[in-house]
Amino acid sequence: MTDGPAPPTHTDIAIAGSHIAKRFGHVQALTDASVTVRAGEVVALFGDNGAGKSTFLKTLLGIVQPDQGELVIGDETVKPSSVRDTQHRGVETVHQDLALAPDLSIIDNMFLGHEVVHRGIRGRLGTLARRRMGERADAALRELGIMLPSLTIPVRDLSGGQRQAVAVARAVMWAHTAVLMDEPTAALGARQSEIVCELMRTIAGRGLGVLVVSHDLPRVLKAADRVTILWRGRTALEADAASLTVPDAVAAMVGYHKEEAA
Ligand SMILES: Nc1ncnc2c1ncn2[C@@H]1O[C@H](COP(=O)(O)OP(=O)(O)OP(=O)(O)O)[C@@H](O)[C@H]1O
Repeated sequence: MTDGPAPPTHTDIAIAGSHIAKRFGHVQALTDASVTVRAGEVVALFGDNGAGKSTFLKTLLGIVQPDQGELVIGDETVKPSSVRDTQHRGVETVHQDLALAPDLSIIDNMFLGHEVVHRGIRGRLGTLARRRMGERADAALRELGIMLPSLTIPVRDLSGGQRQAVAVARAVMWAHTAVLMDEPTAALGARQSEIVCELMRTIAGRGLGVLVVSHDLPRVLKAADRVTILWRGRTALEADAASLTVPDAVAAMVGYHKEEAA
C-alpha cells in the first residue's frame, strides 16, 4: 500500500473554483482555471499580468459570475451573487488597498462592513456595546500576536505594516471558512512582509483556508503549502510549495513548465 497525500474530499475544502471560464466582451479572461484551498492550508496563486488572478478572485467572491465552472465554499456547491453571499459563508478578503477608513478608529475599522459598525458610526450604539466592540477587536488582534499602542486612534496614524495587520485581523475576526488576500505584501518593506507571511501561517493554523494572490514569489512561496499558477486564464501548474523553485514558478507563469518541456 502506498502512503500518498489523501485526495481532497468535499469536506476538506475551504473554498474552491473548478474549471472556471469567464469572458468580458472580446476578452477571454478565464478559460479553464481551477484552484482548491483546503481548511488549514495556505495556497499561493501566481500568474503574470493579465493571467486572470483578479478575475478568479472576483469569481470566488461573487463579484463576477462565471460563464462555466463550479464554486465550492465549505461543503456546499454555491453560486454567489454578491460579496455578502460569500461573507455569510465565512469568506473574508484583504484587498490590496486594504479597504480601511483612515479617519475611523482601529476598533471602528475592525467592524467596518458588518452591520454593527454602521449603528456605531452614527453614535446610536450604547456604551456597553461599544466596550464589547473594543474587547472583541482587542482579542482578535492579540490572538494574531498584533500589538498596537491604542485601538482608539485613527487608522491614518498607523504605519503601512500596522494597517495591513489591522486589515488581516479584521478579516480573521469575521471569517470562519477562508481568507483571501490580494497582494498583501505589495506595499510593505521586507520585515513587515515577513510579519504578514507569518500571519498567513497563523491564520491557517486556526483551521481557515488562506488564498494569497501575489507577485512576491520568493517570500510567499516560503509561506505557502501549495501553489497554483495561472497562465492565460488556465491553471498551468499545481504543486506543493516545498517542491517548487522560484525559477520553475516563473517558467510556468510565462507558459513554459516541466510537463510541457518533457
Ligand atoms: N471587467 C473587465 N472587462 C474587460 N476585460 C477585463 C475585465 N476584467 C479583466 N479583464 C481582462 O481579463 C484579463 C485578465 O485580467 P485580470 O485582471 O484577471 O488578470 P490578473 O492576473 O489579475 O492581472 P494583474 O496581475 O495585472 O492584476 C486581462 O486581459 C484583462 O484586461
